[in-house]
Amino acid sequence: MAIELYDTTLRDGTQGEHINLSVQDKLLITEKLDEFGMDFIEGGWPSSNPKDEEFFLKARKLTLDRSKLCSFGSTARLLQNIENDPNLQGLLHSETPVITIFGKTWIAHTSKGLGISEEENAELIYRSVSFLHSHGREVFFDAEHFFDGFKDNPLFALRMLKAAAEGGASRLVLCDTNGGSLPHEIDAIVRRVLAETGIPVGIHSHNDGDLAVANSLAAVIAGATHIHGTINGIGERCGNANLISIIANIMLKMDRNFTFVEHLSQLTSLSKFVYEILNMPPDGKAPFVGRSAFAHKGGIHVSAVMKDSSLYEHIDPKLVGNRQRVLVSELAGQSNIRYKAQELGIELPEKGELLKNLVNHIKELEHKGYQFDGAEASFELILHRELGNFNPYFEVRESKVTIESRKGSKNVDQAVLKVAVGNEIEHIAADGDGPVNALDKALRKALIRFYPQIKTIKLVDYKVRVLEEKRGTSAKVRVLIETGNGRDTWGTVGVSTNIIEASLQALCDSMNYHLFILKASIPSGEELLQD
Ligand SMILES: CC(=O)SCCNC(=O)CCNC(=O)[C@H](O)C(C)(C)COP(=O)(O)OP(=O)(O)OC[C@H]1O[C@@H](n2cnc3c(N)ncnc32)[C@H](O)[C@@H]1OP(=O)(O)O
Ligand SMILES: CC(=O)C(=O)O
Repeated sequence: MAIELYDTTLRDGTQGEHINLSVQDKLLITEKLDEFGMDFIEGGWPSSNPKDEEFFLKARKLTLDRSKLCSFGSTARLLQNIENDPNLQGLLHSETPVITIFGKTWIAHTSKGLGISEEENAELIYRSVSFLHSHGREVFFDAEHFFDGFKDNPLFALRMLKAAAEGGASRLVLCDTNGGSLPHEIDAIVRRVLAETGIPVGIHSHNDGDLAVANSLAAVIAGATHIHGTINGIGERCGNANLISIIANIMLKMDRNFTFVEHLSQLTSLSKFVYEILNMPPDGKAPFVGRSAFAHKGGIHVSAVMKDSSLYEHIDPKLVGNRQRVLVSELAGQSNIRYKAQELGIELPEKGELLKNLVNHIKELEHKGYQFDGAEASFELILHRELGNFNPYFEVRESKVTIESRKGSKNVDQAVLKVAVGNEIEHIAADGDGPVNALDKALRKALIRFYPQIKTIKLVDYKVRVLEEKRGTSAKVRVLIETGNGRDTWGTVGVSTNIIEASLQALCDSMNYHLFILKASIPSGEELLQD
């Protein structure tokens, strides 16, 4: 039997700290989730805020091919006022085919939170569900705090579920609202509920014990056929169950199917899409879809995956739209270097001194603070230099940067460089907006006569990282520069205790790389005279 996917990114997901989605964001995510193949998309709580009301109004114009839109809310506030309850009315006005309402199934919440008796709570649930159902809507019942409630008083918890079922609920969704349950508890309780009710059971887990995904899978193993969660696990406190991991585990490891999702190659892009809309950096360590999920650093690992990827990878990354990566660091062996070289289309000898020297050279540089993840152009130059394919196109013989700041007048930052190209020496000064800009301008001014090709490139990104924080202002810094030519970008690195020196190294690598890729030739004396 296919398992139903119920996405609550737009409702419970937005209850997470720092998460905020506009109406337009919610509409975009809804379309993406439909395209991916969710069965149900919970859009929000219509009567709780104007944004969600507007969302449901605008969502009526969306054409969803697969997903059914759901609105969410609580049971009525007062037993005496079911028909006119503003929350239930708001749910009906949202005009969604499915309505999900949550009710109390832990006795402490009924007595302390709502201040009503067991009898009254059962009636509140029954009458709220049947009211919505009588208006032709499919109603799902979220049994809030079900697992804690069941552990405390199983008869009470089961009675509330039965009230929802009698009212016409077509799914009983068991919520681990406080997120503290363990998989074996979920397993036993789901089995008991299935034995006592004849209605499909769902699971809604929170991640407070870091077990939301495991608990969702335990529920499925016990017989649940409907799973709630959010993309990337965003949500209240520590988040909701991460649907990305749940979907991948169920399809690839448990050999179970969903209604619409046929293959998982869109999983990584779905995760990135939601991060992008949330304006949040993607979690590199996220299982299945993170940038590091299949990144190998240890030399032993790389040596093995080059023979057979499955030796250190639990699945083929392509299945989820991700890719294998190999990192170069002080933990690298010859295999890492060979892998990276292959990736860059560079042929290295199988074994031998050259490879050993390269590994040692890289390890020394890493020890000094260099890092080549994000600075692959610098790494490529090292390989080509070692192989004898590359000689720097120029050499900065001297550099001086001055920063002049006077109260009441504009700062003047100036760089003076002595640059050698072949036998020629250029002595150049340039002003800039800040010392790095002055340096960049001076370098270009010095080189442009010899290499007009550098006109087309520009700095895209500039990052500084302090390497030995404890040393305060005398610490080493690593500068990572990204340069682009409008079509491609490339990263270079520099390290020094002097931020200007580190920036100059990264800038020089960047220009050298551009010239190297263009196969520019170092001008001869005659060519220079013709100029
Ligand atoms: C487990 C979950 O994630 S449930 C979803 C939680 N999400 C949210 O709360 C986000 C949206 N919520 C809101 O915008 C607001 O809380 C509203 C509009 C729903 C209510 O706002 P207010 O009327 O100001 O009430 P407030 O938020 O202070 O308290 C919630 C009220 O709901 C009542 N309530 C809680 N659960 C239920 C329930 N299942 N059925 C009926 N009433 C309930 C509480 O007893 C409390 O009532 P009281 O004020 O009479 O004590
Ligand atoms: C309903 C819900 O979001 C919860 O119980 O966690």
